[in-house]
Amino acid sequence: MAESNGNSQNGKMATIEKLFQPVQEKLDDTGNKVTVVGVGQVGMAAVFSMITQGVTNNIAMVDVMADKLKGELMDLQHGSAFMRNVKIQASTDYSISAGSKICVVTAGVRQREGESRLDLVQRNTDVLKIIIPQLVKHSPDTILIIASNPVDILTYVSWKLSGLPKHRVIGSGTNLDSARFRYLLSEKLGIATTSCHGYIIGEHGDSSVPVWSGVNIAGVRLSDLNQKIGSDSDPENWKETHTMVVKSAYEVIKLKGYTSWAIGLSLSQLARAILSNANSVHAVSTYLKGEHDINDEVFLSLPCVLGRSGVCDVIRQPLTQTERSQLHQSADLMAKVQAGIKF
Ligand SMILES: NC(=O)C1=CN([C@@H]2O[C@H](COP(=O)(O)OP(=O)(O)OC[C@H]3O[C@@H](n4cnc5c(N)ncnc54)[C@H](O)[C@@H]3O)[C@@H](O)[C@H]2O)C=CC1
Ligand SMILES: CC(=O)C(=O)O
Repeated sequence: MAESNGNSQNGKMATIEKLFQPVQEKLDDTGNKVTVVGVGQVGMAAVFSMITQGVTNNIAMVDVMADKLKGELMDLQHGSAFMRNVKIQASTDYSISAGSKICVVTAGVRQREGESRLDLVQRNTDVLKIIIPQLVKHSPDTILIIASNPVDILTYVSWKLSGLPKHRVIGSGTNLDSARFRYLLSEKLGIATTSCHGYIIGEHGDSSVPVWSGVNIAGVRLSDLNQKIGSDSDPENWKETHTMVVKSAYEVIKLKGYTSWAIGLSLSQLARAILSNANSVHAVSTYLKGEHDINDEVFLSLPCVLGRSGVCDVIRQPLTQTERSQLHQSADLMAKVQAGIKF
């Protein structure tokens, strides 16, 4: 399949030979190659965010649908003049992903209206059984970022299938839920989303945990101003904000059939953190055994420091008893679902 590369020469045409005086071979490696598997709604939103935000200028796209791949490739190529010298490749063959610093997995089925993320587990496990070994074969040093749902379980599955160390297998997790939470806080408080600080941890999904004890504006903790914040007895009903986060995906899916832009931007932020060795903190799905006294081998989101080697640290967030027990409930649920999958 065709590729777009501002630097490529395609043959020994006389004009080209007259134009260039060769000095040395051009290098192919940009040092920031990202492969995205799955060029559906999520995959393309991620690709578009990454190349337009300058996160990478070297993208490979893989899918099973050759025509869709070619169409997306051509459409992006036609935008080359508006981008920053981006190399884009697409193929159904995984050799195209060779040398990727990051592989983002967005392939598989999505929820239909009325389905939960957990309903997808076996179907998408079967998809990952095909994809993960191929990615690791061609990029043994890669970092995997999993987005396919149910993302926490599939991150665990990918860790098992890949044989990679746990710090190099990351789920997009509650980076998205935390962004939704911060947006809803910003609407309620009338200030910018970027000035509202707070984390959703645990499952990316129905059992996610809002860390009300840490929500703050400029270091002022809302729990110091309203000790019942987030609880059933809170007269201001802040709990509703978290309920809206949990319902967000269901609502958007009902309205437009899928979610894409916010997860695409979230994946782009995570890729930037890794490629730029930012040591920035993001709520991502990571290996949790031992954290907050969780005994099961599960992947769930906690705030993590992300850098060039993947997850460098997990932040030891002080949790209230309620937050802790909700996190444990998420972990129990993950362990139970994991025990039922075949891979
Ligand atoms: N983690 C998160 O926050 C979010 C996760 N998702 C999940 O992302 C996944 C993708 O969603 P959409 O892009 O909306 O779906 P989509 O149906 O638009 O795209 C899925 C793509 O995967 C491809 N695919 C299927 N099997 C494959 C295989 N074996 N190898 C390579 N490609 C394969 C399909 O051909 C298709 O292009 C779903 O599981 C969805 O639930 C969606 C939104 C947010
Ligand atoms: C579909 C999904 O997981 C989300 O938008 O949160």
